[in-house]
Amino acid sequence: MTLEAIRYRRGSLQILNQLLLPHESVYEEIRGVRDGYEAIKRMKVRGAPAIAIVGCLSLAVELHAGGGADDLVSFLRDSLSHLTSARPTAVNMGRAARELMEFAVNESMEKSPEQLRESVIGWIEEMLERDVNDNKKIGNYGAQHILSGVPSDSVTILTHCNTGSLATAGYGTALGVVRSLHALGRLKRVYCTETRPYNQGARLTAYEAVAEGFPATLITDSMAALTMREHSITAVVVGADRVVANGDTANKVGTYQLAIAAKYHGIPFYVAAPSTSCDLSLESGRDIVIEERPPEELTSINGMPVAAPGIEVWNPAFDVTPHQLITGGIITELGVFLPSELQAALTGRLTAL
Ligand SMILES: CSC[C@@H](O)[C@@H](O)C(=O)COP(=O)(O)O
Repeated sequence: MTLEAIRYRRGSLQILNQLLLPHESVYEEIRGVRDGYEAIKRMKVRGAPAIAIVGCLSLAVELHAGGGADDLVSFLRDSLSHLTSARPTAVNMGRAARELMEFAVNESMEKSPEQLRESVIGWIEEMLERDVNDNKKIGNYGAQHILSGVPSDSVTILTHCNTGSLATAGYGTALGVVRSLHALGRLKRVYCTETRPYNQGARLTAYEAVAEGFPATLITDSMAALTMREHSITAVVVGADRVVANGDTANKVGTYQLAIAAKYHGIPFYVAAPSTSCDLSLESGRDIVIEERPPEELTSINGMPVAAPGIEVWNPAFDVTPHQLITGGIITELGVFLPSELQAALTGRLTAL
């Protein structure tokens, strides 16, 4: 069984409000681009692939209801640019927007507005299926790669943030690798960090792990180095919001320190991400825009104040792990690559951003 974060049928989109998890499972109706933007901005839905999928599906729903009747192409352009602005670090929404616009502009040359509307909706609907298939390939490649490097029957993984069914159309990326290892009967245990300040690990990964029956242990972020020393971690596997040409990777804040600790302990560090999370237009991680989020995410938990009133706060949502620390490889639906191999492996397969 996998959790269903996105429920879609033509004309109707519901998302599981992840702000309420793990205590309440409430599906909310997304009626169009405005709702889609709000859900992404407020992190009711989050995770790089899910952001793009829900953003585009919110557009599909509005198109189905007749949106953009005056000028469909302008409506698409404005809607996609609005959706892309909701969260800047993950590249997936921006990439989907660009590819969809290219498709729409080409189609508009030969098709009537009604035919164009249908084909754009169809293009968006394919994203759902593609994402699940790509994640299964990532899971499989990642599991095989990790297992090939060890003599033992079963492996222990440490992961960060939430990269599972809730962060994608289904299956997951880094947690998809864990899922594949579990399916093979080769997962001894997965350690998941709580992932302050937003607690995606404690709220979401732990929830998925319990629901799926993975042998799993929750730790605080500050226990990661100790866990590596004490619990024979085979590999660290994390997701990505943007992997650039040299392999530098933006992911949930805290990833960088995990990579440093993994290097110190001689533990392979993997990034698992679909090629749609790669951005070859940027040469190094220094060029990635890092989203900063409201101070309240640090000073309170679920609305409950936990910090001294008046303290100043810095709350970057992501950090960049330098490619030198990604020692295991970058696991994509096309295979596992060292950071130095990524650009050549993806050139010609990705549309330019
Ligand atoms: C498959 S999800 C990959 C990344 O998006 C994930 O690791 C992450 O950083 C999510 O951050 P979030 O702020 O919860 O959207």
